[in-house]
Amino acid sequence: MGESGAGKTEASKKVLQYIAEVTDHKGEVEKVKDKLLFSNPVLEAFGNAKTNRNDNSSRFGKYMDIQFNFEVTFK
Ligand SMILES: Nc1ncnc2c1ncn2[C@@H]1O[C@H](COP(=O)(O)OP(=O)(O)OP(=O)(O)O)[C@@H](O)[C@H]1O
Repeated sequence: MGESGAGKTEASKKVLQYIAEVTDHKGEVEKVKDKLLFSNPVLEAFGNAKTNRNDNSSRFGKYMDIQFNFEVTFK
C-alpha cells in the first residue's frame, strides 16, 4: 500500500526478481518465473500513464499470488 509514486510497483519487481533468483530454476518454475517477469512490460505498456505524481503510474490493479512448497530435510 502507498500513495501514487511511493514505489509499490518497483518494490514488487525487486521482490519478484529476488524470488526468481533464490528459486531452483527447473522446468515449470522457470516457465512461471519468466511469465511473471516478462508480463510486466506488456502490462505497463497498456496500463500505465504519466501523471503529475508519477511518470510511470499504474492505472490498473495487480494481484500476484506466489505459493511455495518447501522441502526441509533434517540430518
Ligand atoms: N526502488 C526504486 N529504485 C529506483 N527508483 C524507484 C524505486 N522505487 C520507485 N522508484 C521511482 O519512483 C517511480 C514511481 O514508482 P512506482 O511506479 O513503483 O510507484 P507506485 O507506488 O507503483 O505508483 P502508482 O500507484 O502511481 O502506480 C518509479 O518510476 C521510479 O522512477
